[in-house]
Parts: sequence; structure tokens; C-alpha cells
Amino acid sequence: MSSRTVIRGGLVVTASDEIHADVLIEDGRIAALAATGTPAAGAFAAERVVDATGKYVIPGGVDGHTHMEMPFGGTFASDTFETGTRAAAWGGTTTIVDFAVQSVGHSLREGLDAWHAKAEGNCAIDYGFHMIVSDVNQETLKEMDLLVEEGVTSFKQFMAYPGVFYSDDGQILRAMQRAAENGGLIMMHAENGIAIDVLVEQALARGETDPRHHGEVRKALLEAEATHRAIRLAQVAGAPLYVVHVSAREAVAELTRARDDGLNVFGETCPQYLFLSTDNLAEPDFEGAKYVCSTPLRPREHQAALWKGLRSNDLQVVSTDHCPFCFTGQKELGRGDFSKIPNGMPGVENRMDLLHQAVVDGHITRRRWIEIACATPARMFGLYPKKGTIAPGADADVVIYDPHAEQVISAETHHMNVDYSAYEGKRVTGRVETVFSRGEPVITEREYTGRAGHGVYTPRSTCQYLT
Ligand SMILES: NC(=O)NCCC(=O)O
Ligand SMILES: [Zn+2]
Ligand SMILES: [Zn+2]
Repeated sequence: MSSRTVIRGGLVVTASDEIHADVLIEDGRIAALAATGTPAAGAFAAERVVDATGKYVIPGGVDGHTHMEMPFGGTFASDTFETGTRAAAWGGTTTIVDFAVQSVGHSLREGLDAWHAKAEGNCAIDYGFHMIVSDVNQETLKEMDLLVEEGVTSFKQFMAYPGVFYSDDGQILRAMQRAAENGGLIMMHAENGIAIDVLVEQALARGETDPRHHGEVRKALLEAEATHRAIRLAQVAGAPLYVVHVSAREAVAELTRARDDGLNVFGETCPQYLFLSTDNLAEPDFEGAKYVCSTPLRPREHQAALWKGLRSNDLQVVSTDHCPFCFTGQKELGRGDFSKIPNGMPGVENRMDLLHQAVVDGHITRRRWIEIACATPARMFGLYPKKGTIAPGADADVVIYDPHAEQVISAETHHMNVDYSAYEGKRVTGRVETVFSRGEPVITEREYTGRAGHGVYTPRSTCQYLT
């Protein structure tokens, strides 16, 4: 039996259009759109009618960078796939692409199977996987081809974290050459980890142990240097490159130059770099640990370059890099030694709202909001137009968003499994009201109506953003 929903009277906002339209959903897909008040819209018949008058009707967010249950620094990110995807839905995100991890000495297959086991049957929204490649060897390189064929079409490498996830330039070049052949996209954590480790050792020897020193040793120049090196290695390999969590204006400049030269080089930034700064890392009583992530938060002056990059399309995507660790018992592992603070911050629930606030503040337009948070991540990671837009045939991943509601972000009210909010007390205008995932209401007028196991694994095609 078919199930139909019609969403009436809202302003449908996609990356390309804004139109007052009624949206017909049938069997989990968008069936049709018609301008509100026209006979075509009036003819839409459905069992469920949702009034969106005065609201935006937007595609569900696509968060291309999350780490549920990720092992790091002797502990695990505190959101499971169940809690993290539920929180994502509360925040208007209907697809995540999480990072499966290859451990050194193990195959990509073992890592990917382990992540499937964590996620399957537990997710409230749909999910896909990137693969973290920690051990480049002949077997791994062959496995990359197989993964691309089965829908894991992007691979993260680290120029940071020697001894853990780190790859040297030769390993990076080999993986890039393979990606150039098999259509995979290399995602790069671009920081010079070898140089950073020297600075960490020297800082600790001087007795500089507080969280703010995390930001001081992970220098913007070492992000820019690594970004430059990754770009040139990708150019030599003839492979596209996606640089994750860009925070330094000098790194944006490297991406801009490469793109001006016509290279298929892309950049992602995250809300924490747009809204927070080294002032947060310097908060007293070890509170700065809440903001320890890598790349690190930068002095406030860097934010203008990030906003400009987002407007000029030198940066294409805003993801969260959601990797939460509780302050109590997890961040505290680094008291007396900032290098032992697990790296990562919560945010999967906050991204759509913070970026809407950026619309309110005049940093970006409404359509650009949808482009950087929904449409482009879907294209970048081979999910478009199933995800990332509202168009006939697309999955009915739809958010009814109230652009006038006021809210104060707080750990008291958020749904992420973490004991603090990085944005505690921040007032934002706009709030998610109702969320559909493949036509099923996951959030209904701010009540959770979803279920663990509704979300399914979503294989991806190769990058659809290449020029
Ligand atoms: N970003 C961060 O600090 N933690 C998550 C792992 C990564 O993305 O490098
Ligand atoms: Zn990273
Ligand atoms: Zn990450």
C-alpha cells in the first residue's frame, strides 16, 4: 500500500531555487512539487498533510564528516551510532558519512566490517562510510579498488599523528595514484605531524601543559605547509583532493591558488572554526580542553578568510567533524599534559542551526546554506540527487525549518551523548521543527518519532563534483 504525505505552503529552499511550493511525498521519495495555490498543488492527495506555512522546507542535511564511537587516545568518541544519528536528526541532518578505521597491521576490510557492525540496525538516519587508511601497502592499495566498487569511494589519510594514523609522503602518493585510477577521492588531514610532535615535546619540556598550548604548537603555517604538499602530491598523481577541517587562512590561500590553477582541489571547514577561536582554548580551569580538536581552533582573525572561502567557493563544504568526548573522564585524561587530551568536539546536532545563523548574520545566502550543508556534500561524496535536494525522485529527506524560532544552545537540552556543549549559551535564530527520512517522520513538531534501525547503509558513487 502506498503512503503519501503532502507538505503545504512552505518556502522550498534548495541550492538552486527558492519557491513557495507544496511537496508530495510517496513511498519514501519526492513524487512532485507544485507552486502553492495552483490547481496542480491542489490536486495533491495524501493521507498525511503537514502545514509548513511560514516555514522553510529544506533538504535534510548531509554531514560528510563524523566519528561515532571512534577510538582516540585510549578512549572512544562518546556518541554511538544510535545516539549520534538521533542527535543528528534533531539537528536537521538526515545523512552522515562516518569514518571506518583501518588499524595498522589490519586490512581495510576488517576495519570496514567492524564499522558496519557498529552501525547496522542502530541508526535513526541513513549513513555511508569513508575509509581511514592508516597502513598503505600493496594489499591495502588493491583493497581500495574493491571498496570503491562497493560504494566506499573516499579515503582519509593523515599527515598528522605519527605512529597512529600517519602516512608519509610516499604512502600518500601511492594511495593518490591508486585513487586516480579507481575514481576514489583522497581526503586529507593536512598538518605536518612530524614537526608538530617536536613542538609538543619542546612545549611540555618548558612546562607548557595547558589546553591553549595545543593551539600554539599546531601552527597555522604547518597546516598551510601540509595543505600545499598534499595539493602538489595530488597534482603529481593526477588525483582529486579534498582537504578536511580547514581552519587556517594560510591553508585557504593554498586551496584558492590551486583552484585558480584549475586543479580539482576542494576544502571543507567546520562550524567550530567559524564560530569559536583560541579564546575558547584559553578558558581557565582546564575548560579549554572542551575545544581541543585538530586542526586546532585559530585566532578569531582567521574566520574572515573562512567565510570568504565559503562565499567564493574556494571552500565547498561545512561538515562537523563530530567527535565528542565527555569533559568528565575523557577530556580530563589530558590534565597536566595537553597532548593527552582526546582530540575532537561535538557538533552533529548544531551544524544546520549555526549555518542558518550565518544566513541571519549575513555571511552567506539561504541557498548557499543549503549548498554547503546539503547539496555539495551529497555531490562530493556520490549521493546526489538521492540526497541533498528536493526534487522528484530524490529520497524524501526533508526538514521543516522555522526561521523565526529563537533558541539557546545548551548541553541541558541537546541530544548528543556528551556532557557539555561547545556553544553553551549561544542564541540562534531558527530551529528544526519536523524531519522526514525517506518519508518517515523522525522528528515531528519537536518530538522524536524515529527509531534505531530506520537508517540504512547507503553505498555511494564516485565524486560528482569534478570539473
Ligand atoms: N578532528 C579531531 O580533532 N578529531 C577527529 C579526528 C580527525 O578528524 O582528525
Ligand atoms: Zn582529521
Ligand atoms: Zn575528523
